Parts: sequence; C-alpha cells; structure tokens
Amino acid sequence: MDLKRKAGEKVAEYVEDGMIVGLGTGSTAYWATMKLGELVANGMKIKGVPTSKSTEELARKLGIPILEMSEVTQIDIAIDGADEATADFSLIKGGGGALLREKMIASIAKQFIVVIDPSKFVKRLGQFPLPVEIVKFGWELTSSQVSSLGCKPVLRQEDQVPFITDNENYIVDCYFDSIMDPTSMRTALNSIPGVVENGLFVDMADVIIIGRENGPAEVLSD
Ligand SMILES: O=C(CO)[C@H](O)[C@H](O)COP(=O)(O)O
Repeated sequence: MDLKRKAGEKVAEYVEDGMIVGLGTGSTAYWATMKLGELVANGMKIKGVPTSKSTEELARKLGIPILEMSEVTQIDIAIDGADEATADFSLIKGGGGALLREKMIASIAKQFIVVIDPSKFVKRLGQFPLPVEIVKFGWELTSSQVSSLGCKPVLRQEDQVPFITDNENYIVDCYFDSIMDPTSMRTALNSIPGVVENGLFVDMADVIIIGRENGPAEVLSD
C-alpha cells in the first residue's frame, strides 16, 4: 500500500462519533479525509473544518458535514500532513500553500495529528524550502527582509504566474541551509510586517503517524 495512504488511513482510528475534525490539505491528508468519508457513509456523525478550499470540495463530495471556522472555538482532532517533521515534533508545512488555515485550525485542536511518509521524517528542518505567506502589497520588500534571516526566498509560481493562496496572498519559499532554531525563526519571521504566517509548526503536533514499508504505520506520541 502507498505509504501516504497507510498513514492517512491509520489516523481515522483516533476519530470518534460526535467529534469536530480539522481536515488537512495535501496528498497524505487526502487519504484521511477519504477514510472519514467512508466512516460518515457508514453512519459516523462527525463535522469537518477544512484547511483549504480544495479539501472543502473533497469533504462536501464525500458527504462530510462542514463547519465554517467562524462556527468553532475548539476542534477535537486536527489531522494534517507535513513537508518535514523531526523527532522533537517540529514541522515544516505549507508545501500545498494552505499553511495559514492549517495553523489556525491546528492551534485550536485538542489533539493535532500529523500524517507523513518516511521521507518527511528528518534529523533537522530546512532541507525543504520553508513556505512563508506574505501580503501582495510591497511583497518585494517583505521578501528582502525575510532574506536577511539567512535564506533565499523565491516567489512561488503556478503556471508561470504567482501562486495565490486561499487568503489571496503570495507565498515565498525560503531556501535555508538548515533551520537550527525553529522557535526563534518562527518568531523572527512573523515579526516582519507583511508576513502573514510561516510554515514552522513548533510545539503543536501531539502525534506523528508514519506510514512504514513493512508492517503497520508507526505512531509517535509527544
Ligand atoms: O502543508 C501542507 C499543505 O499546505 C501539506 O500538509 C504538506 O505540503 C504535505 O503534503 P503531502 O502530504 O501532499 O506531501
């Protein structure tokens, strides 16, 4: 079985009747949403809060009842993928461009569960370019201020035009050699005017599920 699928489907075991569930974005979280759709079709009563327009579309197709962000103050379980994760549960997210909504939803979750394949589990963050969401206004200046933190930011493009997030912002993908101190970097990035949010998720994940080649998915708990 595909290892993203193995991790994504495993997480459904944590979801119980009556829960409000944060529905993640990306090709691993996809499998979690698909499995939840199956459970809903079999009678489970949950409500989903999607982290992106694409996930909302998928959830609606699957018949998962949707709650708007404005309708919730707490989420029982947020499920999402990651681009990198370390043994101390720090993450880089935002490869799919949904990092702002993902972080908002994870921040109000009683439990945040991350689903990855083994290639994402790394010793140190920063091989994957760190996505940083910035406002369009004066983006060149914001990007240059971001670069002063020791990276090379590249404006994300899609079909040869700048990629636009669900929140109508840009993303710069920031190439670091490595990120030695994710906590300070997270704070430094967010203190730049024009930065909306960055893809460093520190002290947020409670469980990491890794789809392993041989045997069942591995579950790490913080
Ligand atoms: O943060 C994300 C989207 O913004 C995704 O969770 C991350 O990019 C991982 O995606 P995938 O499971 O497709 O590898």
